Amino acid sequence: NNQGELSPTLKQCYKYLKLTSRSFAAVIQALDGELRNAICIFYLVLRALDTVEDDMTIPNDVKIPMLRHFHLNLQDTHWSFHDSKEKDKIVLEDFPTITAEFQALAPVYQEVISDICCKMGNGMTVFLDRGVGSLHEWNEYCHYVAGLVGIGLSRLFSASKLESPEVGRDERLANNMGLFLQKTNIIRDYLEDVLQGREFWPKEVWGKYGRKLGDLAEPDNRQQALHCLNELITNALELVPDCIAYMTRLHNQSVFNFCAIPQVMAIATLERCYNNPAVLTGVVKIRKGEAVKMMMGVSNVEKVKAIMHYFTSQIESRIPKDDPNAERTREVCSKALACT
Ligand SMILES: O=C(O)CO[C@@H](C(=O)O)[C@@H](OCCCCCc1ccc2ccccc2c1)C(=O)NCCCCCc1ccc2ccccc2c1
Ligand SMILES: [Mg+2]
Ligand SMILES: [Mg+2]
Repeated sequence: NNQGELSPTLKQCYKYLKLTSRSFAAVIQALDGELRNAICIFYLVLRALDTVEDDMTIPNDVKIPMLRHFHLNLQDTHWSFHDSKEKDKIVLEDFPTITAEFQALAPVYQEVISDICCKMGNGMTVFLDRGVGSLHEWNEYCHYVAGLVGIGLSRLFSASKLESPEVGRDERLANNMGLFLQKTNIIRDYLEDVLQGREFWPKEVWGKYGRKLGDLAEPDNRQQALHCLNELITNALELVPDCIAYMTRLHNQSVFNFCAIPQVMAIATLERCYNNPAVLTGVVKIRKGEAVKMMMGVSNVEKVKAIMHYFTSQIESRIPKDDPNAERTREVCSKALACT
């Protein structure tokens, strides 16, 4: 598509997309037909909502109503917010540009985006001032911030007719596509989040390895911290069969690439993080060159299975003998390998 045909506001939206997302901008811009603009706007609306959630300088008495009513801003072409300190604050300051293009979408796409925005905003308020407790709560939080994205995306795919109605109906698989990505992000971002006073690692797990989540960053607790990290990675790997089942149903090449590339980046990230002390002391990112090589090789589900197989067996091959979850991790790896 040449940018020449786009309206000034739509052009501006793609600028914001590229500005606020390294990992999704390219795969969204490559989407076919009506999905490209619909998913670009879907991304920007939810990134604006997430920017409110992430901004710890907004007091809760302001933040809670803002999150709960955020979806109503889509009906108000003048609403904007100028008091954010976050890196992506531009999408809040120029929200009218996003709203203008939201209202230009076909009604069926507007309904999906507005519904998911409402549910995500309300869900975010549940966890605002407390860390994540049980594994059930970990799944609940990730459902609100990422599972709902997968559910909304699947409805958009089916509504565009580029994918079957089944894709939009099966909420469990769509939800787990999002959980796999969000759990990987939470596992990887341990130190960054802990330094900002945000606790996304579930206490039901880390509570077995330390008194406080921040204790796991201490060199003395290194062994315990690695066992905790490995247990969370094992929990995320349980989602691999559902993610493969979801991608097996896709028929449109641009939709497949859009779904497959974040998934292979996530499994590669989990493998880099497994039993890796760097997660507790810094940030573990996969090198750009590695990422590009992987992106080139995910044109069909057999190639995605091969990449999932490779990284899962890499993890299985280095499960520490003394890891308390060694047996469980071996089970989860072989279940994932059976689907790849
Ligand atoms: O602030 C940051 O930079 C990171 O924020 C994280 C956080 O605050 O936890 C966190 O914010 C979550 C709340 C806002 C969700 C924003 C989003 C992300 C990707 C999209 C892709 C397409 C369309 C809409 C999308 C919306 C975040 O960005 N996590 C990245 C993982 C979330 C992935 C969402 C997702 C779910 C299912 C998918 C299925 C297929 C393809 C892409 C998918 C993408
Ligand atoms: Mg965020
Ligand atoms: Mg957030």
